[in-house]
Amino acid sequence: MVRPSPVKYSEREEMAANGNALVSLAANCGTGRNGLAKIHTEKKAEGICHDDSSPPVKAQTIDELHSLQKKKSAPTTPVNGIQGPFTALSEEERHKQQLQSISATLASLTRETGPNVVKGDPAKQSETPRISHVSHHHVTPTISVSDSSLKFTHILYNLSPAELFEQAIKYEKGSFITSSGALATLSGAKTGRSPKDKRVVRDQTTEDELWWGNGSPNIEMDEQTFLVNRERAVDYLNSLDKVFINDQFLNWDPENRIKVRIVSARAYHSLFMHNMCIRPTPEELENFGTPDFTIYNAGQFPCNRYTHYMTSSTSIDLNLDRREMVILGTQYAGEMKKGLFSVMHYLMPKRQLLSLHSGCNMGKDGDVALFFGLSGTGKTTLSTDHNRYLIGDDEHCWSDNGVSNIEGGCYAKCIDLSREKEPDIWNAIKFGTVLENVVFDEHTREVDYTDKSVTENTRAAYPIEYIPNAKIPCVAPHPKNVILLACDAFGVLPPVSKLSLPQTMYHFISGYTALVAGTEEGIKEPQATFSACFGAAFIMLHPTKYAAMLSAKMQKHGATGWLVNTGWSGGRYGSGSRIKLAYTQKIIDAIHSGSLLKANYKTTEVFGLEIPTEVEGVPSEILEPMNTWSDKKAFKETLLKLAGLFKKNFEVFLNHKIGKDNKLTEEIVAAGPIF
Ligand SMILES: Nc1ncnc2c1ncn2[C@@H]1O[C@H](COP(=O)(O)OP(=O)(O)O)[C@@H](O)[C@H]1O
Ligand SMILES: C=C(OP(=O)(O)O)C(=O)O
Ligand SMILES: [Ca+2]
Ligand SMILES: [Mn+2]
Repeated sequence: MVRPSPVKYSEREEMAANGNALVSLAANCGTGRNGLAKIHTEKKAEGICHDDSSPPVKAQTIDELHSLQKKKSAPTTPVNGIQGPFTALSEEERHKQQLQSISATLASLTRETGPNVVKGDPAKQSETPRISHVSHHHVTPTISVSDSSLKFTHILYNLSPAELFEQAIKYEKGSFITSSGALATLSGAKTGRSPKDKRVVRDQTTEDELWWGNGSPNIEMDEQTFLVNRERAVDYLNSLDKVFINDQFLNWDPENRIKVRIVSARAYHSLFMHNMCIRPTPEELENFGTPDFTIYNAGQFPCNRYTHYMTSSTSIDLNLDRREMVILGTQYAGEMKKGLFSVMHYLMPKRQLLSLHSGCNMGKDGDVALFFGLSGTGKTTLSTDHNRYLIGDDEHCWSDNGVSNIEGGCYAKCIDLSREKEPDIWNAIKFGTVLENVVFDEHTREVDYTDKSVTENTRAAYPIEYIPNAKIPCVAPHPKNVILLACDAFGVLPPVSKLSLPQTMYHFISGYTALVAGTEEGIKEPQATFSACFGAAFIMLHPTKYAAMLSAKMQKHGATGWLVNTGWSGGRYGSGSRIKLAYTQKIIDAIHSGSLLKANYKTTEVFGLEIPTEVEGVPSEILEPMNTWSDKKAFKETLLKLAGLFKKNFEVFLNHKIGKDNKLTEEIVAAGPIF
């Protein structure tokens, strides 16, 4: 009698798992007592039964099978063997150092210890070594004095977009995949920045260096209060099951690159910053070391209103000396992006680099344009131009070597977005992109971009390479054109004017626009705003410092200034309408090509702006706003009203010198409206 060879327990399991283990009738193998042929499994040469319809699964258990689904990713390029401070270390040692650095980042300042940190998702078994809390001093505390030091904090370190998508969908209410594959999310009660809750530590250094007082965005706080809020944020973050850590870069100029670490509680925030900052290669991440700046985003948790200086439950706190930022009481992700921009507005001018709230693109022949403007005036829309290379949509530096983007992504407004008018932005809204506060069909998950139910300030954050003609690395030569965008709700500024250098400086310092609803809390309809350097909310030094640098650079590199009104035409907000995007794009095309420089010009009354009589593709009658107003008297009154607002706004700058040149200062003051 031929017996089936003994099958080991695990092999039986494997066969059961396969569900189709082959059994054969052994016709010639003797019979059982009832005469039926005995069933036995086929014999393999090695004596192991097998299923020859498919090779066996290389797992011993179901858990093991599932573990096979995922493999460890290998570095894309070999880690260099000789150079670098970390190369002598084993992988394990490097891991330990990384965890120590993160533990130090999350250290409580009062208990003087960092938390016990462990890498990986708490929902899974921890894959990597744990590290006990790191003491700030070189003595390790002998007894744990608080419950927090008994607990491990799980660190989700530089997760990929796919992992962050899963984290968001699994654990964050209000996260969904849209029909185009983007992650739709809600930013909570705040759907715009909170400039009144942004504070900067005033200490001996910043006292002298920063711009304080009337008009300044830097609302002061003291070091002690900062530490109270920092402790609150750190304690909150450490109390969670897991926190996200992003280690990334700012600035594509390699000589002036800044290392940033973002600690956050939401996958949404981690993915947003993954998209917006420059993404390190695996090797750059290996050698990341100590960050230059750290954000503690505890946005779900409020600040304590009994804390000195606090006027609401939201607080965004910047400490330049500690190189740290704390966010409490707002989940609007733009606070992180623009908070870091403020830091760059401090660090870069210290190195003689001009930081700019501008978009930037470059033509096929290397002609570079900057687009300055406040929120919603068209930086992102107009710099994303299918016929030109995109350098960046919002934040740049201008150094002696040219222009570099600070960021690694774009943050586009989505309200009324259409595939026809803005195809590149439309197509960028796909897997990997974060879509904030949009409304979609509950079944099809098609986004309705016209829906303002959550907010008017709906946004998409995507990596810059999602725009097909982005130039990587995001650096460009010196600009040829400096375009100042103003969305004029009064409808009296011309669609385009050519500016002299003093006029460029006058309008740059004034920073006029009609703030479009939504980006700042509480703004429900457009209203006239003056924001120095087209970004007063983010500048740290006095506006004249940036203006002097811009004027010197424009002069040195022969750049031409332009004022483009992307706002109202044919009447003010309410009676006229916003100038067609297609017309603005034709105007911008004519600036880039150089044809507008050669046009015929006439000078307007009051503002003394040089306006072209013709622009290809644009109806000539709209080039002079008065033509488009049926009520000429109302036009004149509105023009004078706006001129008065400009004049009043500029008064605070009259006693300030711009650069070392007295003559320039006088010329700039004289370049404003005359009436
Ligand atoms: N003539 C125009 N020029 C520029 N943008 C326009 C125009 N008309 C409408 N828009 C819309 O205005 C918004 C400009 O926003 P965006 O480019 O994101 O501004 P910024 O980047 O300066 O904050 C977009 O939603 C765009 O579609
Ligand atoms: C995100 C912002 O920038 P912008 O509207 O200029 O793109 C903002 O101002 O909050
Ligand atoms: Ca902006
Ligand atoms: Mn923008």
